[in-house]
Amino acid sequence: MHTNDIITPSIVFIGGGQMASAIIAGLVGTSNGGSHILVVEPIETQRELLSSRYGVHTSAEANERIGQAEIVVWAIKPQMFREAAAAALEHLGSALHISIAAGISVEALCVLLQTHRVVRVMPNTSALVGAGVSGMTASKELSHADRARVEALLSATGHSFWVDNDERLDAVTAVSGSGPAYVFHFLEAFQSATEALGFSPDTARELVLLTALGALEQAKWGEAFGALRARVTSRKGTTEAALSVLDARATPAALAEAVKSAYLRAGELSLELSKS
Ligand SMILES: NC(=O)C1=CN([C@@H]2O[C@H](COP(=O)(O)OP(=O)(O)OC[C@H]3O[C@@H](n4cnc5c(N)ncnc54)[C@H](OP(=O)(O)O)[C@@H]3O)[C@@H](O)[C@H]2O)C=CC1
Ligand SMILES: O=C(O)[C@@H]1CCC=N1
Repeated sequence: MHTNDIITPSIVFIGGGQMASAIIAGLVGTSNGGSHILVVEPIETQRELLSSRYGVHTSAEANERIGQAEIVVWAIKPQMFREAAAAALEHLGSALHISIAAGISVEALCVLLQTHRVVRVMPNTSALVGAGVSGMTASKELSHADRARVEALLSATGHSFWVDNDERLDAVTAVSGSGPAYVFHFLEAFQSATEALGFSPDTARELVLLTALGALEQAKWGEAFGALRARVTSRKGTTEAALSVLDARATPAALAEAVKSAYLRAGELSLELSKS
């Protein structure tokens, strides 16, 4: 298939990086059936990867081909948003806009995109495997039909839920938006610690992964995390020895500070945009 002969894609992505790729994977799956999607992405290798993997159409820049889109997904860095919106605006019709950019408020989006048909979404990269979680917020003016359209789109990427305002979406950003990285950070450190006990990297990875998957499977049954932890922790046993080190190093406090720091950064991004 030629990827550059499309005129009327129904979904346009502005930005085809990490998060756009994950959402497209959720939408298209492994079917290579993304011919209803056009991705505007300046990096050639990324365009080639997306078109070969998912069958999407691509363009190096916004042009008249985006004009008939029903949905535009803004998947660029917050710092690039103003410039990208200005470049795309002259070509855009009356699309429904979904922004996944961290920290840019619904009000700012309405001004930048000159419409109230705007939804701010905070997804996460687990959309790649259909196991994502997305928070959503929108202006009061958004119709029920548009809300339902966004829900339907995101349902292919995992769970989604509405929050009341931008401040709550900044909080979602700090938890589930950035959250996969916290989990991978822990897994990385756990694998290193396992290798330090003499296991090969492959075995260490497998052991850590199976342990994590087993624990998460157990956690899914609904018992409080603390109760599950307590059931592993025999008095004066090995787990107690390990957890006392984590507590002495203030690991829970460090995590609380880390999540708060992500939340505050989301607010800062918004201020940076308003000053630029
Ligand atoms: N990664 C994640 O886990 C999550 C990210 N987000 C949000 O998603 C957005 C994108 O993040 P992410 O995918 O990680 O970033 P990436 O840098 O991976 O992707 C952004 C892509 O957009 C390209 N780009 C830059 N300017 C334009 C333009 N004017 N038109 C079209 N494309 C452009 C960039 O090219 P170049 O590199 O050349 O600038 C880059 O390839 C951010 O706003 C982020 O806050 C939200 C939730 C989770
Ligand atoms: O790090 C970031 O700013 C983006 C938003 C949430 C995850 N990645």
